[in-house]
Amino acid sequence: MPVLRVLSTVAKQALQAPVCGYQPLAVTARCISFSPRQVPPGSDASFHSVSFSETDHPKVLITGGLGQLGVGLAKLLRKRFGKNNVILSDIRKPSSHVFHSGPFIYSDILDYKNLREIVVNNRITWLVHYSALLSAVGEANVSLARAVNITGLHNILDIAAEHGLRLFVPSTIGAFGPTSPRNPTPDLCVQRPRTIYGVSKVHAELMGEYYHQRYGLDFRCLRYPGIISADSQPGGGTTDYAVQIFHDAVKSGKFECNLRQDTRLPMMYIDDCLRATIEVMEAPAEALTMRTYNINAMSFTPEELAQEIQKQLPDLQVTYEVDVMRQGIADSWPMNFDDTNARHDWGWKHDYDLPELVQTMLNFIGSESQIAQAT
Ligand SMILES: NC(=O)c1ccc[n+]([C@@H]2O[C@H](COP(=O)([O-])OP(=O)(O)OC[C@H]3O[C@@H](n4cnc5c(N)ncnc54)[C@H](O)[C@@H]3O)[C@@H](O)[C@H]2O)c1
Ligand SMILES: C[C@@H](O)[C@H](N)C(=O)O
Repeated sequence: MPVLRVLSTVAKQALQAPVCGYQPLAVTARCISFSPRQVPPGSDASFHSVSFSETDHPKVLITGGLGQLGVGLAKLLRKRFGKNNVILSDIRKPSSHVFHSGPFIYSDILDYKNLREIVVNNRITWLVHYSALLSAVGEANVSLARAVNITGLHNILDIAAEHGLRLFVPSTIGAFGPTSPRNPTPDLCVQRPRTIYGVSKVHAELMGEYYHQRYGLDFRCLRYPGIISADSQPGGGTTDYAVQIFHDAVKSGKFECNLRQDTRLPMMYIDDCLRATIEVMEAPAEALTMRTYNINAMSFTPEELAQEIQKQLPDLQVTYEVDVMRQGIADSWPMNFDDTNARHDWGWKHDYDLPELVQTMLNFIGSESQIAQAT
């Protein structure tokens, strides 16, 4: 076969074959662009050539920003770096309040070309990757969780490496499993989670660390405990009960818990979680002896949480109707989280223990419900 025909056949096959991504169109663009897979050994340092300059304000993109955590993080980052320097993105439609409080953009993390366009057009320097399916919804839709949490992460890693971004990806207590030490769970130990969520998060930790040592990607990762917030709803996790109990306690004085009363899990108030995220993103690289850290604040059982709430709302009645799937997940997760390394390396310190958490949640939800009743 003439050389030209051979080349054109090979090129056609290469363009048709879904060898390195989720969607053929994205794959085509990605394979012929500058990609970590095409960087020859020894040329890693070039990734730093376009990296974030410490003297500039970062230009931040948050993926999956309309979930429990993204809007709060955007608010803090906008205070720090300016409203227009922080872009929220998601595949859902924002509320009018979110839409008018700063830049919002549609972004599906499975669409590589769209992601790249956003990063390039907005000169993004920091990427906070919040898109994910959480533990309970992930088990209910494994193939979607695999696509979003694993294929989506590959797009994010490649974009971040290609454009010299500082990348934050949260991991979770769910990245551990029944064979991990559970009380306490250190940073480095056996990780054999039994959920697609946990498997995808271990994958994210390892891939991020690999891209860091292989390509110089500035990857930073915190393993969050269950996060408790008053003004945003959790997105389908095992720790959701610890948010719902406050709303039901204020609204009806009754709560049906889907975990057993003695299920101990690490938890954190959202303000601590978001502050930790900004602190680790701002930490000097030399301070980070690892790229994935446990962070912790408190650990409690549903019974202990209910007792603390009953100090303020003594009539609260809690019943237990155990959800077998969620209970199985919770029983395989850490009971206490050891975050010694985060405290030592970059000065992590939580502000909220259980009593402050309960007081803050009840104040917030109580005042919201008074406003709702008055209007
Ligand atoms: N909330 C917690 O308790 C907790 C604890 C540990 C770790 N984390 C991690 O923090 C991150 C944020 O958590 P959260 O509670 O805000 O999650 P969430 O479930 O509330 O929100 C996730 C968001 O991702 C979006 N999303 C789904 N598919 C997408 C796609 N294809 N493209 C773009 N966006 C998509 C959803 O629309 C949703 O708004 C997640 O990675 C989660 O694993 C959360
Ligand atoms: C713990 C965390 O990752 C999430 N809240 C979940 O329960 O799935």
